[in-house]
Amino acid sequence: MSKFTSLKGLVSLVSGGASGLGRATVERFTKQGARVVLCDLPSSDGEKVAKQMDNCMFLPADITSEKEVKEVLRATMENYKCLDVLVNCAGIGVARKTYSIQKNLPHPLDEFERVLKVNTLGTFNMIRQAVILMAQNEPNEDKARGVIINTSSVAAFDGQMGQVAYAASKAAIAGMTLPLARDIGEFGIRVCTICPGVFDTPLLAALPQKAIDALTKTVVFPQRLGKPDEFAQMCQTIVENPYLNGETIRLDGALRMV
Ligand SMILES: C[C@H](O)CC(=O)SCCNC(=O)CCNC(=O)[C@H](O)C(C)(C)COP(=O)(O)OP(=O)(O)OC[C@H]1O[C@@H](n2cnc3c(N)ncnc32)[C@H](O)[C@@H]1OP(=O)(O)O
Ligand SMILES: NC(=O)c1ccc[n+]([C@@H]2O[C@H](COP(=O)([O-])OP(=O)(O)OC[C@H]3O[C@@H](n4cnc5c(N)ncnc54)[C@H](O)[C@@H]3O)[C@@H](O)[C@H]2O)c1
Repeated sequence: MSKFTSLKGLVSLVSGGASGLGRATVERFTKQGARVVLCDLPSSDGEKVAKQMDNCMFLPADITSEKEVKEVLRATMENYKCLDVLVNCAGIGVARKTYSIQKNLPHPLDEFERVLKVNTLGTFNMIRQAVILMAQNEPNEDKARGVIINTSSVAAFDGQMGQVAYAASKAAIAGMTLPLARDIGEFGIRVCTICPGVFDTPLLAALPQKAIDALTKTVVFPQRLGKPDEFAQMCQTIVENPYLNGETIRLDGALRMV
């Protein structure tokens, strides 16, 4: 069976794999026979989650750290001798308006910076180092060597009030998709980005219940929160379809946030 036509045997690195969409991706990929490196913060449940799955190892790192990501990739090579798939799920949210007149408070700059650093810079840090490993892979008959999947958000296009930092960080990830594909296509590496709508995870659960209910009501169909495995299923589809490249894919039940 040609490599990348199924997840079986593929060495996959999932950032943010200890929770939510990343965890669901680790679960689906390991069940499909992939060998998975779960990367998440040392303070996360990464160790516990990895232990619950077959062919899964936890390698702690802050994705914004060049040094820690380099160590994760070194350990991946030491344990698995290659890297085939990278799924960037790690990310944080923030709810803050540009200016709160009640508190006479402009959006704190360090908060804006932190969101961009984790979501955008962290995603790029994983990619720029993972490409070095993928480029060493033996190509399959289609000359394919690797697949990179990033996680943006519908907020990249329909950002709500209070989402200026988050939307900027996610729009940047969507904006990176095509130039990344152009840059690394010569090595046989494809790049796609998923823009999830509202999914049932701890990150979304941080919103006021009223907000979650209002958002869920605006999902056209199916009118419910997305299931994290539905995100993971999209990741599997991207890996297994060799002609999908440079694309940003909304996965949102036709939600258009107001
Ligand atoms: C996470 C994925 O990437 C997908 C998504 O992006 S899902 C969309 C997530 N949306 C957000 O995070 C919105 C962030 N913004 C906010 O939470 C608020 O605007 C803010 C906290 C920054 C400022 O809110 P503020 O102006 O102080 O008003 P606040 O008192 O919080 O809320 C006003 C009302 O709007 C509601 N509300 C807050 N956020 C809401 C939202 N996202 N959608 C709908 N209603 C919302 C509140 O429940 C409140 O209702 P109430 O007056 O009846 O109690
Ligand atoms: N849940 C949704 O509705 C939704 C919608 C659109 C986009 N997203 C995006 O999907 C991704 C996953 O979100 P989720 O809902 O599963 O959230 P989550 O909070 O359940 O999981 C995020 C994971 O990322 C990890 N993480 C955060 N900062 C990190 C860092 N610096 N280094 C390493 N790991 C780090 C966290 O420890 C956590 O395990 C995020 O990028 C989020 O922005 C989520």
